[in-house]
Amino acid sequence: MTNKLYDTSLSLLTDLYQVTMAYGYWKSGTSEKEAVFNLYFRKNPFAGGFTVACGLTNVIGYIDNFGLSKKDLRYLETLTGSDGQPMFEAAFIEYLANLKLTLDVEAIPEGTVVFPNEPLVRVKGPILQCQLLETPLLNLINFESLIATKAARLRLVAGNDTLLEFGLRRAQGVDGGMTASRAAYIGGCDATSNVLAGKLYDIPIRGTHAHSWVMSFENEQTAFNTYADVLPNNVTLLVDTYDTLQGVRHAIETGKRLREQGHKLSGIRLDSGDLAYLSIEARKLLDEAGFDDTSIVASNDLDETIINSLKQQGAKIDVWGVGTKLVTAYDQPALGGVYKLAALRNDGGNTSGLAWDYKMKLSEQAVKTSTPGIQQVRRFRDERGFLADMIYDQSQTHGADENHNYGSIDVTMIDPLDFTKRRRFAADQDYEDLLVPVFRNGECVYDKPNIHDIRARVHTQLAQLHPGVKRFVNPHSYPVGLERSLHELKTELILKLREG
Ligand SMILES: Nc1ncnc2c1ncn2[C@@H]1O[C@H](COP(=O)(O)OP(=O)(O)OP(=O)(O)O)[C@@H](O)[C@H]1O
Ligand SMILES: O=P(O)(O)OC[C@H]1O[C@H](OP(=O)(O)OP(=O)(O)O)[C@H](O)[C@@H]1O
Ligand SMILES: O=C(O)c1cccnc1
Repeated sequence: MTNKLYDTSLSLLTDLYQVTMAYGYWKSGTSEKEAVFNLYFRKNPFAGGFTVACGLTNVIGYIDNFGLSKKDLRYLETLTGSDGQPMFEAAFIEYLANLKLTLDVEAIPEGTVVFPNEPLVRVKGPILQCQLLETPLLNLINFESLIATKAARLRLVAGNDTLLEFGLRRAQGVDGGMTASRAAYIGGCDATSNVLAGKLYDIPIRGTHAHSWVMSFENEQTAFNTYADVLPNNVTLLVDTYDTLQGVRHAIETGKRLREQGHKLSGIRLDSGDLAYLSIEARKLLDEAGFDDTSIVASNDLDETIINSLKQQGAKIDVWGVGTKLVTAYDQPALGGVYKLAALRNDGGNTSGLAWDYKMKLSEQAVKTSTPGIQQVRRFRDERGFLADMIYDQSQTHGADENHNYGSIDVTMIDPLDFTKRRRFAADQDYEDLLVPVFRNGECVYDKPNIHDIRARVHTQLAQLHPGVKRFVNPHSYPVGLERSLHELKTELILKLREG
């Protein structure tokens, strides 16, 4: 991994069945067969209308650092089957010891808004290698995309207010906390309270103080004055330990002392009670005392719904501190991303004459039926923003040129869940193909953007989305369809598989 948080190889961070399948491919002589897998999710989280792609930087770190250590190999040697015999032959362990990833990987850049069924990552190469990556890739992309999406939703309601991530203490473990801080910043938070995330990821860090500070002094006024004396350039005082409005008055007294010393009272923090009423009253007290540049920070189990409500109530809050409900994605604890085989290289076993043998998983539920093909996503747009996304198969041109420009042919995309819903785009409609090359033959070819540019991308991407797609209640479904010939390929394959 890039952050060196764990001083250990993460190459065994996978499910056992990936290793047993890898063994199976190796043993049956198919390990080098060229495969294509797509990573995608089926439903936007939080009943929302969009998702923010996140986690690619850590995927790159994982792949770049892939390699089983001696200890990993020794551990695999100790595994036994139900008969007590070693699970894997020594020659397979030797094969793993020398395994270098030679994959081609394409991905949608972090910070891009994405939608159900779109491949966020596409992995091509020896099937054994593709298989080993299934679990870590899902682990890395699912959680970060979930948290970045949650943060983006918070940003949508917070508008231009400052948004702080305070979640480390309630996060799901060390990595849950670290990863959430990164993704929350990308999604739209301005800073985190997590100091290690600040150091490792170059995220701004911010903080106030806890109730214990106030409780450890004889009285609140002394606590505030002492804090201001030791940190005069970073004074945000938590005012609700005993009586919130009395606390504001004490903070004002400390603010006056700070002014005399040439400093300022940056803020006060409210952490309980009716945040609308208390912030309005606190604002009045601060303004009357001439502290109209002192900001009001609020925290206490906030989420996008409460922030929205507080804003509607006219709350005078400038800074929102959000912890538990952000970093644990409280109302939806997982994004259901999946990784599915979509094609195998036709090496003569298939008489179709096509380069690839297309693969898909059938399901009684149409949404769970996977899509075959070497998929790319084409996002059509105009000067007002994004119009629709079309998933197409890059392995066949269907009348288009080698860059999949459709020349004079209009492009038709078909809703995969309702074939009668079609959209046509003129051949000269402006577009962007979303998946970009990340690895070629195991070498990273991607110029990784820094975290601040990724965060800025979320902002500009969301600005391109119609407000209806961004609303929280029954959002409008952003159109995502299959290019006509991919739809035909899929239908043909479904019919063949059902007959079979
Ligand atoms: N005006 C408001 N409108 C909507 N929700 C609010 C408002 N004020 C506070 N909340 C939210 O209500 C929830 C609970 O607040 P409540 O006042 O019941 O407990 P509390 O203030 O945490 O109590 P305690 O004093 O024990 O800390 C929190 O999630 C808080 O963000
Ligand atoms: O509420 P969250 O969104 O998770 O934000 C983090 C919370 O952590 C701190 O509380 P603390 O751990 O002192 O406990 P408390 O909830 O009793 O205030 C802080 O005062 C916030 O309330
Ligand atoms: O700095 C703060 O105010 C803070 C940090 C972590 C959790 N709650 C609040």
